[in-house]
Amino acid sequence: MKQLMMIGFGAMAREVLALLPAELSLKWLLVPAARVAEAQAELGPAVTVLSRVEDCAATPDLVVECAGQAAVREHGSAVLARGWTLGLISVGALADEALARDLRLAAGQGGGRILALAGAIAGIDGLAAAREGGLESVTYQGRKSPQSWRGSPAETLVDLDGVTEPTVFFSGTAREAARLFPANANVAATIALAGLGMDHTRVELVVDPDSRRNQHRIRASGRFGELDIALSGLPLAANPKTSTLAALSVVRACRQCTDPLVI
Ligand SMILES: NC(=O)C1=CN([C@@H]2O[C@H](COP(=O)(O)OP(=O)(O)OC[C@H]3O[C@@H](n4cnc5c(N)ncnc54)[C@H](OP(=O)(O)O)[C@@H]3O)[C@@H](O)[C@H]2O)C=CC1
Ligand SMILES: O=C([O-])CC(=O)C(=O)O
Repeated sequence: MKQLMMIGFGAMAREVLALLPAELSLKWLLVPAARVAEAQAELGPAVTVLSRVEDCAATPDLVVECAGQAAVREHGSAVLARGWTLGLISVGALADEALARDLRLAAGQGGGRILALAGAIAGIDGLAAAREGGLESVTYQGRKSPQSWRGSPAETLVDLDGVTEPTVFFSGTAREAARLFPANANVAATIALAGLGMDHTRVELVVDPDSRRNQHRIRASGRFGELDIALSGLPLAANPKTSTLAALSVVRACRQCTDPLVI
């Protein structure tokens, strides 16, 4: 039986835990110090709940982060420096150049690897392959309901309560989007990493009062031809900012860790 360490115990982590492949068991959970006791009481003795990577003496087969960009900043280097594999869902953390450099350095020195998970979108495989032949342009549009944008800077850019039609409230680079909207635009950074980079990937963010879906559209062109991918995702009931598919992409990484056929 392989052993998993999970960082975070919010909406996504709980969905992942419910769908974990039988060959992988959750052995360690990393949460903020103030949450250790309640998470330990909920999960029982089979899982060791910690607040610091340093307190884990064994070696997980896989670490998955489902906790947010701040958690990547807090724990990422320690995981990678130990030579462990880190599946990242808060990929927008890599829009911070200094952090991205530190994580690469820790991985290089310790032998760890960073898996940037596809998250809420589809098409990362095709985009990353297309890049090898040369890309001309990559654009991403993220469209969500007013409810999904609450608690983000969208509140100051558009009237979320009064909007009556789909409205673009942000237009900029993937780097700006991922940093300004850390709970909503990680996919912009993922698309950038697979394609033209953080500063050459154009991003539009839209509030759509008539939709309850999290909609994602990638358009790209290059020597391979053209790609146009639209995804209409159902949000998790426990967090309307987060698409169900993002949690499922973490489950996929867990499956890839245990199955000899990797797809
Ligand atoms: N790539 C993608 O497609 C997507 C990526 N995401 C990323 O996934 C993250 C998690 O999403 P979701 O579960 O819905 O969010 P939630 O807010 O429901 O859960 C986040 C959890 O992480 C915990 N946490 C925060 N900081 C730390 C830390 N330093 N160490 C350990 N745990 C920590 C929080 O604890 P507490 O409540 O105590 O603060 C909370 O329980 C998002 O913040 C976003 O960055 C989300 C959607 C899509
Ligand atoms: O779940 C989604 O739809 C996308 C998301 O929040 C993110 O990229 O951070």
